[in-house]
Amino acid sequence: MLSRREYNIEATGVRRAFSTITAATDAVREGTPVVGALPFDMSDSIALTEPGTLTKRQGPWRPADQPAILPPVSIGGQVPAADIHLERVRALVQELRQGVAEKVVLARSLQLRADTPIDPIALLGALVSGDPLGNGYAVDLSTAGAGYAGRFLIGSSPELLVRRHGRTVSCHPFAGTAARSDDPALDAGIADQLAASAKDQAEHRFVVEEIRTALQPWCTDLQIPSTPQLSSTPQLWHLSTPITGILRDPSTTSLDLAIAMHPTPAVAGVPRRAAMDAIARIEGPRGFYAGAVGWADGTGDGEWMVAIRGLELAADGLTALATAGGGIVDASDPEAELAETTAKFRTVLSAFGLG
Ligand SMILES: C=C(O[C@@H]1C=C(C(=O)O)C=C[C@H]1O)C(=O)O
Repeated sequence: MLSRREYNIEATGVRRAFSTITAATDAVREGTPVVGALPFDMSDSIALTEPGTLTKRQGPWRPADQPAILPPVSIGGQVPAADIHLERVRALVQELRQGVAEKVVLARSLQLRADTPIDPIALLGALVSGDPLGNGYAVDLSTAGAGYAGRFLIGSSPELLVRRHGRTVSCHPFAGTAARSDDPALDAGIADQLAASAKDQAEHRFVVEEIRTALQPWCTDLQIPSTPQLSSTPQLWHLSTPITGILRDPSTTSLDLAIAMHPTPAVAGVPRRAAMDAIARIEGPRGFYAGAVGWADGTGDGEWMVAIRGLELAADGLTALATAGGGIVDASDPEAELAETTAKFRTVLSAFGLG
Protein backbone atom coordinates (compact mmCIF):
# COMPACT_ATOMS: atom_id res chain seq x y z
CA MET A 1 0.00 0.00 0.00
CA LEU A 2 1.26 3.45 -0.93
CA SER A 3 -0.66 6.56 0.03
CA ARG A 4 -0.02 10.00 -1.45
CA ARG A 5 -1.97 13.24 -1.51
CA GLU A 6 -3.39 12.63 -5.00
CA TYR A 7 -3.97 8.87 -4.95
CA ASN A 8 -3.41 5.62 -3.14
CA ILE A 9 -2.51 2.25 -4.56
CA GLU A 10 -3.27 -1.07 -2.96
CA ALA A 11 -1.72 -4.38 -3.95
CA THR A 12 -3.16 -7.65 -2.66
CA GLY A 13 -1.92 -11.22 -3.00
CA VAL A 14 1.31 -12.49 -4.53
CA ARG A 15 1.28 -13.99 -8.00
CA ARG A 16 5.07 -14.15 -8.20
CA ALA A 17 7.94 -13.18 -5.88
CA PHE A 18 11.14 -11.95 -7.52
CA SER A 19 14.46 -13.08 -6.12
CA THR A 20 16.56 -10.87 -8.38
CA ILE A 21 16.28 -7.28 -9.50
CA THR A 22 16.77 -8.29 -13.14
CA ALA A 23 13.79 -10.65 -13.00
CA ALA A 24 11.66 -7.79 -11.63
CA THR A 25 12.84 -5.16 -14.14
CA ASP A 26 12.34 -7.62 -17.04
CA ALA A 27 8.83 -8.40 -15.79
CA VAL A 28 7.82 -4.71 -15.79
CA ARG A 29 9.20 -4.29 -19.30
CA GLU A 30 7.06 -7.25 -20.39
CA GLY A 31 3.94 -5.57 -18.98
CA THR A 32 3.75 -7.09 -15.49
CA PRO A 33 3.03 -4.83 -12.50
CA VAL A 34 5.62 -5.02 -9.71
CA VAL A 35 5.30 -3.65 -6.16
CA GLY A 36 7.27 -3.73 -2.94
CA ALA A 37 10.51 -2.61 -1.35
CA LEU A 38 14.15 -2.27 -2.32
CA PRO A 39 16.72 -2.61 0.49
CA PHE A 40 19.16 0.20 1.30
CA ASP A 41 22.04 -1.92 -0.01
CA MET A 42 21.00 -3.45 -3.32
CA SER A 43 23.17 -6.52 -2.67
CA ASP A 44 20.74 -7.46 0.17
CA SER A 45 17.52 -9.37 -0.46
CA ILE A 46 14.63 -7.58 -2.16
CA ALA A 47 10.87 -7.65 -1.46
CA LEU A 48 9.40 -7.20 -4.94
CA THR A 49 6.34 -9.10 -6.13
CA GLU A 50 3.82 -9.30 -8.92
CA PRO A 51 0.60 -8.71 -6.96
CA GLY A 52 -2.68 -10.56 -7.44
CA THR A 53 -4.51 -7.24 -7.73
CA LEU A 54 -3.35 -3.63 -8.01
CA THR A 55 -5.99 -0.97 -7.39
CA LYS A 56 -5.46 2.77 -7.69
CA ARG A 57 -7.95 5.14 -6.04
CA GLN A 58 -8.15 8.91 -5.78
CA GLY A 59 -6.93 10.73 -2.70
CA PRO A 60 -4.95 9.53 0.31
CA TRP A 61 -5.72 6.06 1.65
CA ARG A 62 -8.56 5.71 4.15
CA PRO A 63 -9.29 2.37 5.83
CA ALA A 64 -12.52 0.79 4.59
CA ASP A 65 -13.54 -0.26 8.09
CA GLN A 66 -13.01 1.29 11.49
CA PRO A 67 -9.30 0.43 11.95
CA ALA A 68 -8.05 -1.56 14.91
CA ILE A 69 -6.90 0.59 17.83
CA LEU A 70 -3.14 0.90 18.26
CA PRO A 71 -1.86 -0.47 21.57
CA PRO A 72 0.23 1.69 23.90
CA VAL A 73 3.88 1.44 22.91
CA SER A 74 7.04 2.04 24.92
CA ILE A 75 10.64 2.60 23.89
CA GLY A 76 12.53 -0.51 24.97
CA GLY A 77 16.00 0.56 23.94
CA GLN A 78 18.14 2.65 21.64
CA VAL A 79 20.49 1.10 19.08
CA PRO A 80 23.05 2.42 19.59
CA ALA A 81 22.67 4.38 22.86
CA ALA A 82 22.48 8.16 22.30
CA ASP A 83 26.02 8.76 23.62
CA ILE A 84 27.42 6.17 21.20
CA HIS A 85 25.62 7.86 18.29
CA LEU A 86 27.18 11.16 19.41
CA GLU A 87 30.59 9.53 19.53
CA ARG A 88 30.07 8.05 16.05
CA VAL A 89 29.11 11.45 14.64
CA ARG A 90 32.17 13.07 16.27
CA ALA A 91 34.50 10.43 14.84
CA LEU A 92 32.83 10.67 11.43
CA VAL A 93 33.22 14.46 11.32
CA GLN A 94 36.97 13.92 11.91
CA GLU A 95 37.07 11.39 9.07
CA LEU A 96 35.20 13.77 6.76
CA ARG A 97 37.71 16.51 7.58
CA GLN A 98 40.46 14.06 6.53
CA GLY A 99 38.69 13.56 3.20
CA VAL A 100 37.17 10.07 3.63
CA ALA A 101 33.96 11.39 2.00
CA GLU A 102 32.08 14.67 1.66
CA LYS A 103 28.81 13.59 3.22
CA VAL A 104 27.68 10.43 5.04
CA VAL A 105 24.16 9.82 6.38
CA LEU A 106 24.34 8.22 9.82
CA ALA A 107 21.29 6.60 11.43
CA ARG A 108 20.21 5.13 14.76
CA SER A 109 17.26 3.04 15.87
CA LEU A 110 14.66 2.82 18.64
CA GLN A 111 13.28 -0.53 19.77
CA LEU A 112 9.55 -0.24 20.36
CA ARG A 113 7.50 -2.68 22.43
CA ALA A 114 3.75 -3.17 22.67
CA ASP A 115 1.75 -5.39 25.08
CA THR A 116 -0.68 -6.44 22.36
CA PRO A 117 0.09 -6.75 18.63
CA ILE A 118 0.36 -3.61 16.50
CA ASP A 119 -1.93 -4.02 13.48
CA PRO A 120 0.01 -2.85 10.37
CA ILE A 121 -3.11 -1.38 8.80
CA ALA A 122 -4.07 0.49 11.98
CA LEU A 123 -0.56 1.97 12.09
CA LEU A 124 -0.73 2.97 8.43
CA GLY A 125 -4.13 4.60 9.09
CA ALA A 126 -2.70 6.62 12.00
CA LEU A 127 0.32 7.74 9.96
CA VAL A 128 -1.71 8.77 6.90
CA SER A 129 -4.33 10.63 8.92
CA GLY A 130 -1.56 12.35 10.93
CA ASP A 131 0.01 13.79 7.76
CA PRO A 132 -1.74 16.65 5.95
CA LEU A 133 -0.14 15.38 2.71
CA GLY A 134 -1.55 11.88 3.26
CA ASN A 135 1.79 10.11 2.82
CA GLY A 136 2.10 6.53 3.99
CA TYR A 137 3.42 3.12 3.04
CA ALA A 138 3.04 -0.44 4.29
CA VAL A 139 4.88 -3.32 2.63
CA ASP A 140 4.76 -7.00 3.59
CA LEU A 141 8.43 -8.07 3.55
CA SER A 142 7.70 -11.82 3.67
CA THR A 143 9.08 -12.54 0.20
CA ALA A 144 12.51 -11.13 1.16
CA GLY A 145 13.38 -14.58 2.50
CA ALA A 146 14.61 -16.08 5.73
CA GLY A 147 13.88 -13.91 8.74
CA TYR A 148 11.34 -11.68 6.95
CA ALA A 149 8.23 -13.88 7.10
CA GLY A 150 5.33 -11.77 8.40
CA ARG A 151 7.42 -8.62 8.85
CA PHE A 152 6.12 -5.26 7.62
CA LEU A 153 7.83 -2.01 6.65
CA ILE A 154 5.51 0.87 7.58
CA GLY A 155 6.00 4.61 7.59
CA SER A 156 5.12 8.04 6.24
CA SER A 157 7.82 9.34 3.92
CA PRO A 158 7.71 12.83 2.44
CA GLU A 159 10.49 12.07 -0.05
CA LEU A 160 9.80 11.09 -3.65
CA LEU A 161 12.68 9.03 -5.08
CA VAL A 162 11.23 8.96 -8.59
CA ARG A 163 7.94 8.98 -10.47
CA ARG A 164 7.37 8.08 -14.13
CA HIS A 165 4.16 9.19 -15.79
CA GLY A 166 4.35 8.55 -19.52
CA ARG A 167 7.61 10.19 -20.61
CA THR A 168 7.67 12.60 -17.66
CA VAL A 169 10.10 11.80 -14.86
CA SER A 170 9.91 13.60 -11.51
CA CYS A 171 11.91 13.41 -8.34
CA HIS A 172 11.85 15.51 -5.22
CA PRO A 173 14.94 15.05 -3.05
CA PHE A 174 15.03 16.29 0.54
CA ALA A 175 18.17 17.17 2.50
CA GLY A 176 18.71 19.78 5.19
CA THR A 177 16.42 19.54 8.19
CA ALA A 178 15.17 21.55 11.19
CA ALA A 179 12.69 20.50 13.89
CA ARG A 180 9.50 22.59 13.88
CA SER A 181 8.03 24.52 16.82
CA ASP A 182 4.38 24.66 17.97
CA ASP A 183 4.76 28.44 18.24
CA PRO A 184 3.93 29.87 14.77
CA ALA A 185 6.35 32.81 15.06
CA LEU A 186 9.21 30.58 16.23
CA ASP A 187 8.32 28.04 13.55
CA ALA A 188 8.56 30.65 10.78
CA GLY A 189 11.94 31.78 12.17
CA ILE A 190 13.22 28.18 12.14
CA ALA A 191 12.20 27.85 8.47
CA ASP A 192 13.99 31.12 7.58
CA GLN A 193 17.11 29.97 9.42
CA LEU A 194 17.13 26.65 7.57
CA ALA A 195 16.77 28.40 4.21
CA ALA A 196 19.72 30.65 5.13
CA SER A 197 21.95 27.91 6.56
CA ALA A 198 25.14 27.49 4.51
CA LYS A 199 25.71 24.04 6.03
CA ASP A 200 22.24 22.80 5.06
CA GLN A 201 22.44 24.37 1.60
CA ALA A 202 25.76 22.58 1.02
CA GLU A 203 24.33 19.29 2.29
CA HIS A 204 21.40 19.77 -0.08
CA ARG A 205 23.55 20.64 -3.09
CA PHE A 206 25.38 17.30 -2.88
CA VAL A 207 22.06 15.54 -3.33
CA VAL A 208 20.85 17.65 -6.24
CA GLU A 209 24.13 17.35 -8.13
CA GLU A 210 24.21 13.56 -7.74
CA ILE A 211 20.63 13.34 -8.95
CA ARG A 212 21.48 15.46 -11.96
CA THR A 213 24.32 13.03 -12.77
CA ALA A 214 22.11 9.98 -12.18
CA LEU A 215 19.26 11.30 -14.37
CA GLN A 216 21.28 12.70 -17.27
CA PRO A 217 21.76 9.35 -19.06
CA TRP A 218 17.99 8.70 -18.86
CA CYS A 219 16.42 12.12 -19.39
CA THR A 220 16.46 15.20 -21.59
CA ASP A 221 15.06 18.61 -20.61
CA LEU A 222 16.08 18.32 -16.97
CA GLN A 223 14.45 21.13 -15.01
CA ILE A 224 16.37 21.73 -11.78
CA PRO A 225 15.67 24.91 -9.80
CA SER A 226 18.89 26.62 -8.71
CA THR A 227 17.76 27.09 -5.11
CA PRO A 228 15.86 24.63 -2.92
CA GLN A 229 12.40 25.30 -1.52
CA LEU A 230 11.13 24.72 2.01
CA SER A 231 8.92 21.66 2.52
CA SER A 232 7.30 20.67 5.79
CA THR A 233 5.97 17.60 7.54
CA PRO A 234 4.03 18.05 10.81
CA GLN A 235 7.34 17.58 12.67
CA LEU A 236 10.07 19.00 10.42
CA TRP A 237 11.18 21.60 7.91
CA HIS A 238 13.29 20.37 5.01
CA LEU A 239 15.10 21.86 2.05
CA SER A 240 13.81 20.17 -1.09
CA THR A 241 14.17 20.51 -4.87
CA PRO A 242 11.44 19.42 -7.31
CA ILE A 243 13.10 18.04 -10.47
CA THR A 244 11.55 16.97 -13.76
CA GLY A 245 12.84 15.53 -17.02
CA ILE A 246 11.67 13.78 -20.16
CA LEU A 247 12.62 10.14 -20.79
CA ARG A 248 15.01 9.64 -23.70
CA ASP A 249 13.79 6.05 -24.15
CA PRO A 250 10.08 5.60 -23.39
CA SER A 251 10.61 1.91 -22.57
CA THR A 252 12.55 2.88 -19.39
CA THR A 253 10.25 1.95 -16.49
CA SER A 254 9.76 3.56 -13.08
CA LEU A 255 11.55 0.57 -11.53
CA ASP A 256 14.57 1.04 -13.84
CA LEU A 257 14.71 4.67 -12.73
CA ALA A 258 14.35 3.82 -9.03
CA ILE A 259 17.25 1.38 -9.28
CA ALA A 260 19.38 3.91 -11.16
CA MET A 261 18.80 6.62 -8.56
CA HIS A 262 18.88 4.60 -5.35
CA PRO A 263 20.42 5.18 -2.84
CA THR A 264 20.60 8.95 -3.25
CA PRO A 265 22.99 11.03 -1.12
CA ALA A 266 19.89 12.00 0.93
CA VAL A 267 20.20 8.60 2.64
CA ALA A 268 23.73 7.40 1.71
CA GLY A 269 26.19 10.22 1.01
CA VAL A 270 28.84 11.50 -1.41
CA PRO A 271 30.75 9.81 -2.96
CA ARG A 272 28.24 6.98 -2.79
CA ARG A 273 30.69 4.06 -2.48
CA ALA A 274 32.77 5.67 0.27
CA ALA A 275 29.61 6.69 2.13
CA MET A 276 28.09 3.22 1.90
CA ASP A 277 31.33 1.65 3.11
CA ALA A 278 31.36 4.04 6.08
CA ILE A 279 27.70 3.27 6.88
CA ALA A 280 28.28 -0.51 6.71
CA ARG A 281 31.37 -0.17 8.93
CA ILE A 282 29.79 2.18 11.51
CA GLU A 283 26.13 1.08 11.59
CA GLY A 284 26.07 -2.43 10.09
CA PRO A 285 23.36 -3.59 7.68
CA ARG A 286 20.29 -1.34 7.35
CA GLY A 287 17.89 -3.84 5.80
CA PHE A 288 14.96 -1.97 4.27
CA TYR A 289 15.41 1.31 6.18
CA ALA A 290 16.41 4.02 3.67
CA GLY A 291 15.54 1.71 0.79
CA ALA A 292 12.67 2.48 -1.57
CA VAL A 293 9.00 1.49 -1.58
CA GLY A 294 6.62 1.75 -4.48
CA TRP A 295 5.05 0.31 -7.58
CA ALA A 296 5.34 0.02 -11.33
CA ASP A 297 2.32 -0.86 -13.42
CA GLY A 298 2.24 -2.82 -16.66
CA THR A 299 2.88 0.35 -18.70
CA GLY A 300 6.06 1.11 -16.72
CA ASP A 301 4.53 4.10 -14.95
CA GLY A 302 4.88 4.20 -11.19
CA GLU A 303 6.21 5.90 -8.12
CA TRP A 304 8.92 5.03 -5.59
CA MET A 305 9.33 6.78 -2.24
CA VAL A 306 12.47 6.82 -0.05
CA ALA A 307 11.71 4.40 2.82
CA ILE A 308 12.32 6.75 5.74
CA ARG A 309 10.22 7.95 8.75
CA GLY A 310 9.15 4.41 9.36
CA LEU A 311 9.72 1.19 11.22
CA GLU A 312 10.04 -2.51 10.64
CA LEU A 313 7.35 -4.43 12.52
CA ALA A 314 8.08 -7.96 13.78
CA ALA A 315 5.84 -10.83 12.65
CA ASP A 316 4.16 -11.04 16.08
CA GLY A 317 3.41 -7.30 16.00
CA LEU A 318 4.83 -6.89 19.52
CA THR A 319 8.16 -5.28 18.66
CA ALA A 320 9.32 -2.84 16.02
CA LEU A 321 12.54 -1.11 15.06
CA ALA A 322 12.24 2.54 14.04
CA THR A 323 15.30 4.06 12.36
CA ALA A 324 16.17 7.67 11.55
CA GLY A 325 19.29 9.30 10.20
CA GLY A 326 20.75 12.58 9.10
CA GLY A 327 23.41 13.80 6.71
CA ILE A 328 26.78 14.45 8.34
CA VAL A 329 29.20 16.90 6.72
CA ASP A 330 32.45 18.33 8.02
CA ALA A 331 30.57 21.29 9.55
CA SER A 332 28.11 19.08 11.49
CA ASP A 333 27.50 19.64 15.20
CA PRO A 334 27.10 16.19 16.85
CA GLU A 335 24.50 17.36 19.42
CA ALA A 336 22.40 18.95 16.67
CA GLU A 337 22.65 15.77 14.59
CA LEU A 338 21.46 13.67 17.53
CA ALA A 339 18.54 16.08 18.04
CA GLU A 340 17.70 15.85 14.33
CA THR A 341 17.28 12.07 14.52
CA THR A 342 15.16 12.50 17.68
CA ALA A 343 12.91 14.91 15.77
CA LYS A 344 12.66 12.49 12.84
CA PHE A 345 11.49 9.69 15.17
CA ARG A 346 8.49 11.85 16.07
CA THR A 347 6.79 10.90 12.78
CA VAL A 348 6.30 7.28 13.87
CA LEU A 349 6.15 7.96 17.62
CA SER A 350 3.30 10.44 17.19
CA ALA A 351 1.18 7.69 15.58
CA PHE A 352 1.31 5.97 18.98
CA GLY A 353 0.64 9.20 20.88
CA LEU A 354 4.33 9.48 21.87
CA GLY A 355 6.79 12.23 20.96
C1 LIG B 1 17.73 9.81 6.49
C2 LIG B 1 16.59 10.41 6.78
O1 LIG B 1 16.19 11.56 6.18
C3 LIG B 1 16.89 12.10 5.09
C4 LIG B 1 17.96 13.02 5.51
C5 LIG B 1 17.75 14.39 5.61
C6 LIG B 1 18.83 15.30 6.15
O2 LIG B 1 19.92 14.81 6.44
O3 LIG B 1 18.57 16.49 6.34
C7 LIG B 1 16.54 14.94 5.19
C8 LIG B 1 15.60 14.19 4.61
C9 LIG B 1 15.87 12.80 4.22
O4 LIG B 1 16.35 12.79 2.91
C10 LIG B 1 15.65 9.86 7.79
O5 LIG B 1 14.58 10.44 8.00
O6 LIG B 1 15.96 8.80 8.37
